[in-house]
Amino acid sequence: MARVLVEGVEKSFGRTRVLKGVDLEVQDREFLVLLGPSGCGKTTLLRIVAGLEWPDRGRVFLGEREVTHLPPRARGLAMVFQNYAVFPHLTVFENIAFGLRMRRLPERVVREKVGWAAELLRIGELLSRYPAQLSGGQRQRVAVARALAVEPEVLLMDEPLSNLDALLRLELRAELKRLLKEAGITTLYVTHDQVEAMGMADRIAVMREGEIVQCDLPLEVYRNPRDTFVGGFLGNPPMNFLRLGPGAASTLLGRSFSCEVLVGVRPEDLEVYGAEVPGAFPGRVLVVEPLGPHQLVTLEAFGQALKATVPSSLPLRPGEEVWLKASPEGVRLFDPQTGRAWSEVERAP
Ligand SMILES: Nc1ncnc2c1ncn2[C@@H]1O[C@H](COP(=O)(O)OP(=O)(O)OP(=O)(O)O)[C@@H](O)[C@H]1O
Repeated sequence: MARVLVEGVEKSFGRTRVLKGVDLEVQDREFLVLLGPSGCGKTTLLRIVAGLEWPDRGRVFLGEREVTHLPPRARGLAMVFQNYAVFPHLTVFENIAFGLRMRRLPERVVREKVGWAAELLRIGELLSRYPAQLSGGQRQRVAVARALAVEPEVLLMDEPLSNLDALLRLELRAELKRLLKEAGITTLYVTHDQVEAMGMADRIAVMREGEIVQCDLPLEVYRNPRDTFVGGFLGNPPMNFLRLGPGAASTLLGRSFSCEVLVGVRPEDLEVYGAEVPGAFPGRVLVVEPLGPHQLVTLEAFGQALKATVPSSLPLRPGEEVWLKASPEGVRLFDPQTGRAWSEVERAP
């Protein structure tokens, strides 16, 4: 069984506490994405799992085996990093064969495994080329094929698509998802790209300042963010947050409140009307950005700016008055002081 278990891992560099007690489990064959803003400690955590760095406190397990202080080679995992280091003086074949040759496998086995990995990544025709004769995306595939050829039980990937252009990222994203599932590899994948995370992950662990804030199914993290940080980090554009007094909150949510609340509503959960409808509140259009099937509209309501995605069929112009409704199942409430979500049990006062 190839699960990865991280228990109470802490790490400081000098006086900077980079990891503040991280617990994380990547289940057997799971694709877990570690998502968070730049500098939150994602790479450090990955390097600790890889054995390139040791934690100050805490333990790391691969399967049932504790590996906290084992060198990288003894861990039996493979890694793909951002700068897809392929060896320029080796052909694609030899690049993919690298790890296999290190293990002194017979030539027949090397050929077989290189063929399998190249097939999986659809680079079978490129085996005799050198990296300089490849596109960025092809080179990246070589790096992934090299990692897969050794048939690791666990694969660690650190922003492997970040050097590629948008179209290629999109294509490789789907391919990686497919082939890692096909090969049944347990994957810990680091990114700060929330679209990549949503699209690829079985589960997402959202990290902030050295801590994991929420680890859940992608849609659960999206629909039910544990706090305003997660709601504001996931989604493009992110969740709107409206700070409302008891009166406005009662109008918007249709029940009475006795104190200020922080209302989170995603742009697609705001309904925008060109004419007054019962139960809607007034707003004013500030900016309209046509995006094809829908338009992204920046509005002002309750004295605050918010964004809504509106079907292109509704003509809207800046300055226009509109009426807004928030679908009740799309509304989340947060504590205005702490930013933490109010659960259904401890309903807002
Ligand atoms: N070897 C090191 N020595 C000192 N500080 C370090 C070292 N490695 C990382 N850091 C610091 O630790 C913090 C976390 O870095 P890390 O690379 O883990 O973040 P990250 O979330 O992967 O960021 P990014 O998305 O930008 O790669 C940063 O403030 C970084 O400057």
